[in-house]
Amino acid sequence: MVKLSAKFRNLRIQFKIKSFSSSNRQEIDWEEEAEMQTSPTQKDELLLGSAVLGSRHSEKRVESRLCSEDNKENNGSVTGQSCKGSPKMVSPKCSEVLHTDNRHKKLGAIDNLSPTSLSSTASARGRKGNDSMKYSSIAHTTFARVPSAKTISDRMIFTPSSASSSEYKSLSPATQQIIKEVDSAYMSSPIPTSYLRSKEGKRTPNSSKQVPEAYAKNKRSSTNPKQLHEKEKEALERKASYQSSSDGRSRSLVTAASGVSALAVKREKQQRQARNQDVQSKVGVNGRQNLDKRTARLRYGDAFQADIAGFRATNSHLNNGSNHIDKVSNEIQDRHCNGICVFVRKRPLFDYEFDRGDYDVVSIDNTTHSDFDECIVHNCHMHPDMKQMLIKITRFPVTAAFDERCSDDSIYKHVAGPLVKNAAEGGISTILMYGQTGCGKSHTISGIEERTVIDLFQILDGSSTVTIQFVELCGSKECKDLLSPSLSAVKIRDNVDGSVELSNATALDVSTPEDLADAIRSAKSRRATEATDKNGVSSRSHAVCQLQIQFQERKGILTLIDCAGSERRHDSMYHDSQRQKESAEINASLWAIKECIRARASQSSRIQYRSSNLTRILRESFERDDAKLSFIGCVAGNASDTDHTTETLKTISAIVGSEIEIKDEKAHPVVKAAVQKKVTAKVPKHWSQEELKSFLSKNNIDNVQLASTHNGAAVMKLSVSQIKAQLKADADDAEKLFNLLRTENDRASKAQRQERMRIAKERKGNMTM
Ligand SMILES: Nc1ncnc2c1ncn2[C@@H]1O[C@H](COP(=O)(O)OP(=O)(O)OP(=O)(O)O)[C@@H](O)[C@H]1O
Repeated sequence: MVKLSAKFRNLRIQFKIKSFSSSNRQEIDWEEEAEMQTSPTQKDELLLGSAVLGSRHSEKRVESRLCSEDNKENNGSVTGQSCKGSPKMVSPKCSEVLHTDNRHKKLGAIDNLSPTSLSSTASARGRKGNDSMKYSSIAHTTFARVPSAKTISDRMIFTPSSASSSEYKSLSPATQQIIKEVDSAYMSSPIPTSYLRSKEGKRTPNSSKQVPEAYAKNKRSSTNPKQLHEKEKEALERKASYQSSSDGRSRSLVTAASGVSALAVKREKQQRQARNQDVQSKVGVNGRQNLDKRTARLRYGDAFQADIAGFRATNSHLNNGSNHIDKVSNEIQDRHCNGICVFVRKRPLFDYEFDRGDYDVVSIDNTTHSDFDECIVHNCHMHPDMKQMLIKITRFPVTAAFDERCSDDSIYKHVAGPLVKNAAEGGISTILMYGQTGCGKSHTISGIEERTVIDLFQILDGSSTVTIQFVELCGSKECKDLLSPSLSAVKIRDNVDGSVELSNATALDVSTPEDLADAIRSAKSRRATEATDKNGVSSRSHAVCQLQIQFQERKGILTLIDCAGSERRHDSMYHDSQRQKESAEINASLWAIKECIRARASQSSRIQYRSSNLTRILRESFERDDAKLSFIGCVAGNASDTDHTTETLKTISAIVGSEIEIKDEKAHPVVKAAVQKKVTAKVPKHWSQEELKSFLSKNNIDNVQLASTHNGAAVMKLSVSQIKAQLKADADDAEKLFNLLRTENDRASKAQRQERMRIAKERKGNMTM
């Protein structure tokens, strides 16, 4: 939906854009609004449009200005300017309303996009030609230009303002020309005139009081239903002819005319939306606003955090850092279920996560139950009415859970140590890391490897031989030898005795911890990684490190597997098609493991090992009675990753799920936090006129004249010469003021960042209390 209203004298353009998901074309809960207004003192320069719609990550601001003849530089052109600065020419003709988001074009929200405008707006957006944008980080950019009759969209609501005719006459000829164009566009628009808006933004149907004479006249004539019907027909004809000329497709006018009733339905919908909009604007900050899940979690973070902190305060054993310090090495492993243990390790939140307002929603309970631990997820979400905040608590039972204060030593002691010992004694041990990208899988497995290298040689006596093979599984078919510099292909063979062989893979005999550590290091350096949104060096393959320990007739095997991130399709929208394919294959092999474990637990005679390379390598771990298999599910406790965390925990607790059940509690309402900490530093663009005046006097800039509209935002937009002209400042003062404002802006932005970090850290302190 695009809503546009304009005031003449102070030309104001307003947009409201609702987003659509590009994947399934569903409307998504995301809405933003932008508004621009010219200053009355800037009669010669009309701000014609702007729109900017931010996102979870970034916000872009693009402004369109139409300058009068007085401004020789931009005479008669529309200039787009990105927030980073450099002005951009959009197109020389002022005849369209453009929308940059291709998906809107697909959806038909704005039909008349010209290729020039698309490319120029796309480049303003900095993502030229990339239509596979993720909806959470789209910066919508809409250029409004004086719309002409042929392009004004039937989905657009355009309304002239309440300028009086005397004011109209006092405007410069260039401005009047623009207004005329806008007026004609308005009159030829199929949009009913009842969408006129008063100065206060209220709809004033059939009211001529607040509009110029010309508009009132036109409005009266257009409210005649017959004429309106004719106008609608004309508009459709124009639209059809424009489209056929612009995209080469011929479109029949008859078809267009037959769409009149459809147009009436659309208009009806627009009216309803406008009414809803009015209601929503009255509802205010406490009212309904459609937000996607992650944005809502961050937006209402204070209230959610207060509730979680309250829960933790009454359950002081949560996240208490005890992490089974008091237990002996094998005690945790004795909790196994059919030789399988599932563990959870929660990583600490990073500063950058606190900085963006994220908070901890995962609580670890590793003290209250004697034979299992609980990982508690506080799922913060909004009621569908988007007013009520809710938290749903889900308890995931696992063999043992370790909170963010857990050390690598502790993980080794309770998780890996007993398995290394089992392998050294001739058993089959497997440790598999599972979890979303950036949750700490590689971090945890590295800690385990470091300690294994030392521990293994301490357990073994000199007569044992240790052989290492290190392969990487890419996709469903490929298996590469990481110990060979050429990454040669490896074949996985199933032997008749049930064992699995990595044929062609380099098998390196190592006799010292140093040799083993070197082999692991060089293999890991060859592993495929890539920078993702979440992790600068994200692993894009499963890394399988296999140690074979031969002691006389016995052969123990220790397999350490670092799986690639279990990304969901949603996140795969951030990647190209190759990465999406990879993600699908990664998820398929993890699904295959799950199936094998399920089949094993139900003692099925047919376990589908062959469905993936990973399950083929793990075959012995599933079949042999002396096999020990441990899964470590890594989770990041931050609120924005709640859904990933839930998925990871569901997957791993389902592995032993038949024994202990996941407990879902009923969602409870959240009471808004009484005190919300806010950032106090203010950047100049947010200053009121009073604040601006006090800044001027503090800096001894006394000889400037501020008009009533000159607040921080207005003055920040002025160049040195504009300050000179509009504020009647001398050259030195103008330059001084210009520079001081920018310095102050940098200082305040930095202070804001620091304050945000401090508040986030304080929250972190409260949360872990
Ligand atoms: N428990 C932890 N304590 C401190 N830092 C951690 C912890 N877990 C992870 N990290 C840090 O988080 C970042 C991402 O971790 P890591 O690379 O292990 O993620 P990953 O799950 O292996 O990601 P991917 O699947 O993309 O490879 C690293 O910088 C790592 O040092």
